[in-house]
Amino acid sequence: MTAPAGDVPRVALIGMGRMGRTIAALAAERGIPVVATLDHEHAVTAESLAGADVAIEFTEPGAAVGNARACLAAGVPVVVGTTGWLDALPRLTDDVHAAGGRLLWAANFSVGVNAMLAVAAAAARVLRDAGFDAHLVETHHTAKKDAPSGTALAIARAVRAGGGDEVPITAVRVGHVPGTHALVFDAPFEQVTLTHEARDRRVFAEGALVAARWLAAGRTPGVYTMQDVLASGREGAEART
Ligand SMILES: NC(=O)C1=CN([C@@H]2O[C@H](COP(=O)(O)OP(=O)(O)OC[C@H]3O[C@@H](n4cnc5c(N)ncnc54)[C@H](OP(=O)(O)O)[C@@H]3O)[C@@H](O)[C@H]2O)C=CC1
Ligand SMILES: O=C(O)C1=N[C@H](C(=O)O)C[C@H](O)C1
Repeated sequence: MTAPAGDVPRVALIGMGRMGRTIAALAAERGIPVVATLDHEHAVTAESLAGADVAIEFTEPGAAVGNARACLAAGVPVVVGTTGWLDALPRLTDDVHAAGGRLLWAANFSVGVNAMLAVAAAAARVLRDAGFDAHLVETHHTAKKDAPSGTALAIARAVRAGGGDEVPITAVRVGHVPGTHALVFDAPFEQVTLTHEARDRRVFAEGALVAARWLAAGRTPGVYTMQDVLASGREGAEART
């Protein structure tokens, strides 16, 4: 993934679990300054955010919205990668507008999953009328707290947007799997499967850093998703050709 143009932002990390640590390591490799690493011990305040241009939040469903609000109050744009809190998005969107702040959220920061959302909607459009039955299987490591995954819910929404019915989701928790999503369309004599497999969680970390740089680069106040980041990359590429 290509990083957007603009200054390299100073980043604050909120949540130093698997994702926080992976982002910290990747940022060090890429020369991106991490000015704060906040865990349970540190409240999110203007002071603890330490002059960051943007915060990246990967914690847990019960903490994400409060942390995002604290970033808004501190005037720091925030990228939220935590899943499992989307019921609160309408209220958080109101808060973003009231604060004149910037928030970007995504259930999955990989380019492949974001492309799969469009493919899933198109496949549902074509296969629904041909009588195919859809099912989704998501597989993750045993330490994952939410089920179904945020990505599975996003794929199910994409299928519905393509005119498909509600998609049943099976969540499998086993070993150390970083994240695999298989969308199955089944008919009496054949089956179509769309699978995305993350081989390493660095793919999510890289996407989150690209999103953070994009959000820090002086966007209009509002709520954004990874689709906005990828669309502006495509527009940029088209403008250059
Ligand atoms: N959008 C995407 O592309 C991806 C999203 N995710 C999502 O990101 C989230 C985190 O995943 P992961 O890093 O694997 O989870 P981990 O459990 O490894 O890490 C979460 C960390 O957040 C800490 N934490 C919890 N509450 C707070 C708080 N209020 N303030 C500061 N820190 C806090 C936890 O501390 P403690 O352990 O002490 O409670 C823990 O260190 C999950 O919701 C997951 O689904 C994951 C990968 C990719
Ligand atoms: O918790 C994880 O690990 C992951 N969570 C995200 C989700 O819930 O969709 C993204 C990825 O699949 C890894």
